[in-house]
Amino acid sequence: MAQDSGRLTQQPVVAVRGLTRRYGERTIIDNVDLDIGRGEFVALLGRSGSGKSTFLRALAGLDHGVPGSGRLGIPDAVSVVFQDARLLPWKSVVDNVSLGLKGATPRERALHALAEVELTARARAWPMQLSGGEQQRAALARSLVREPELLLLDEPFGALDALTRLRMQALLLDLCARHRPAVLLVTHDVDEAIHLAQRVLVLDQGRFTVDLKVDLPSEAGPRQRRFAEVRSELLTSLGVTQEELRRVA
Ligand SMILES: Nc1ncnc2c1ncn2[C@@H]1O[C@H](COP(=O)(O)OP(=O)(O)OP(=O)(O)O)[C@@H](O)[C@H]1O
Repeated sequence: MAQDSGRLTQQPVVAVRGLTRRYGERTIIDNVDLDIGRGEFVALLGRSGSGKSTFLRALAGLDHGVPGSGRLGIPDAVSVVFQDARLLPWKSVVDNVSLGLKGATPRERALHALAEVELTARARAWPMQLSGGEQQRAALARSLVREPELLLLDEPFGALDALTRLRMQALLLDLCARHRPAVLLVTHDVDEAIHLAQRVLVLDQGRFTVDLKVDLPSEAGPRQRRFAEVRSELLTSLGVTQEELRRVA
């Protein structure tokens, strides 16, 4: 496994040690370690059923009753965004975002977060009046207004059309540059992982079989070459054959 030992110079935000999770006889997550630093954006790839969501749910503390062991060093402020926005249909968008907020001026803070995701005009609408992309913007606003130290994203753009997905990816990068949470993004999309993350993990048979620093150069030519190199390495590690790669890549 490729490791970058100099990556973390300060206390990591996430420090997972020996994490194991089982469903019945099957070990889905098998004695896994993971550190994520402040402001670090990590993508998690893996074949369907490899256990990506199981791992994310363990980090989110949403897997009560699932047998397992290990130590989870996780900050108090964690937000999760899923593929579906999970807004409460009987509350307006702004009320969804401000729901449960502690401290002063929750409504103002919710409106500010909605402005950050360019949804000010829809603040008083009902969730069912929003498009899929707008609902995911509201879900992002709801998580960011809590100022999470760790942002967990489980296929957040999986249900969106290609153009909306692209715009949401750009928005997410802007928001992360501004707020600098540690991010773990679960995705099926290799290109999305490379575009968004500084580091990409591949989960296979309960272990991280790849831990790759993306490091895209800014200059166009070298950037394209590095992108193709990383893409090919990741696709190969996900079981795509050289022949398949030649035909579609
Ligand atoms: N509550 C559960 N009880 C029993 N088995 C489960 C449960 N949840 C998930 N599994 C099984 O555990 C394995 C890992 O599931 P998980 O949803 O974590 O995979 P994934 O990598 O996120 O998959 P996908 O990419 O298809 O969403 C799968 O084989 C799944 O069927």
